[in-house]
Amino acid sequence: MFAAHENVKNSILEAIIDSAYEWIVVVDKEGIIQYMNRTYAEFLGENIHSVTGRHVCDVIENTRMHKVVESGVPEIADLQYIRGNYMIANRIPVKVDDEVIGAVGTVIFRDTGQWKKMNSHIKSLLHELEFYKKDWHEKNGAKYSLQDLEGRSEKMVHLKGQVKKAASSDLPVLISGESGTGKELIAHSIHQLSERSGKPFIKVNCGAIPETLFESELFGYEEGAFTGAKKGGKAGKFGLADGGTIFLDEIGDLPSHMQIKLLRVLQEKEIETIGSTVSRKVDVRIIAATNRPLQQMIVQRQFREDLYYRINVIPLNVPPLRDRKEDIPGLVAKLLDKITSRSGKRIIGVENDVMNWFLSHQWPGNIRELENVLEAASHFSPGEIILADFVPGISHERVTAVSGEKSLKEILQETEEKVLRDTLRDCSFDKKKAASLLGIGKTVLYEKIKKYNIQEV
Ligand SMILES: Nc1ncnc2c1ncn2[C@@H]1O[C@H](COP(=O)(O)OP(=O)(O)OP(=O)(O)O)[C@@H](O)[C@H]1O
Repeated sequence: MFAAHENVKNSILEAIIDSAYEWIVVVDKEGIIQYMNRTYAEFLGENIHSVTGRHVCDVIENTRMHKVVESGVPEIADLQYIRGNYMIANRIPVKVDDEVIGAVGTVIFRDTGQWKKMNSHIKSLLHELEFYKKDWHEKNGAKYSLQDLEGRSEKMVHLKGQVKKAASSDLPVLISGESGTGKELIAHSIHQLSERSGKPFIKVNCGAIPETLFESELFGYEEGAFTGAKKGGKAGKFGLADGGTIFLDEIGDLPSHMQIKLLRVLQEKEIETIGSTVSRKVDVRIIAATNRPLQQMIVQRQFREDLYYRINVIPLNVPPLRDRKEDIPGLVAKLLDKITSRSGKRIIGVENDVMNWFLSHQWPGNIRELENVLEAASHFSPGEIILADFVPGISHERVTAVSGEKSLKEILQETEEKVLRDTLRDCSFDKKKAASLLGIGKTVLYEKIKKYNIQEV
């Protein structure tokens, strides 16, 4: 019957495929579409006759058909985003004598209603996943990266190079530098650039945890380990950081009995939670920071020498801001960007007087001090440019400079003489007028003219 006729056979096949439950596309080994069924073309908003002969990438968004032809590896049940919807795609290479000559792609869908239900379900699951990913990163991830580290001075360029090198290894890093120089920012950057970036970055402020809580904070405790212990126990920072990085800030403040415990973790690479008798292996990279002179502390027996050598495998020194003043203009721009994006107030720069003061100031609090000064000044400055009058440090330093050099009596006399000279000059030496403007009697004015030896010019 009609099975004998090739044309009829093809037409039947085509009719079946065209109305198939699935959307179908066939490409050759160059990724050129050889066939697409009607329902797929309609969904894509394409004319069935115009899709054949075009590259698959020009017709289907996010397609991987051309990749499958290249790799020869089938991709089954892959989630693909097309025209605002998530589809489930299968891509199967077609081989003849082991040579890939093309690929068949199918996209699964049911009736529109069912599809929409499934699609919105997937969308909400993906949103939920995004939310948890973001939340996890905010709590456990590194907040800063190397791009946040402003500084084009030779010292900073060198330091950034060292940071990159440190990131590519898994060795302990000790970051030294004065307070506010950017040690924490550097620790974040190392983690971000390292193989561990997808894993937690856990910060421990060694100076802020009360001594009695230190062990439970660092190593955690088991349920019922002590009175007041939380139900289910508590994970310690080391446990939380497993697979990632632990940042031990202000390590110089670590109490000596904790220094021994920390040394043990570094040596054995295992922790023992309070109340537990068994140790647990942890894989944690150590980055420590200090603004205290650890070597001096070793001499004074305040810091263990063995611990120092364990953590100081890659030493990084962050120079104070006063030693790299050429970084100040760039830092001002970067910090103003940060401040204005937080506050929403538009500030585009600082006036020359302010920049000159910034360049002459010694910045004992380093970049943190600069950031605080800019934050306060941008809050009080009425315009888009920060003026000297609104930079608290400037006026304070001016007064200190004046009062440091002269006595109050001298300052008052100088001011009085200046006011007298200016007023007399403005009144063209009309003494009666000047006395009345100054609110003093003529006799007093004469006395003062004599005292200061003011001559008519
Ligand atoms: N090079 C830099 N570029 C941009 N911002 C910086 C830079 N260095 C530091 N900062 C900013 O200055 C502030 C202080 O930096 P950070 O907390 O990293 O300093 P720190 O050395 O760890 O200080 P502390 O010793 O007091 O803990 C932060 O807001 C940080 O973002």
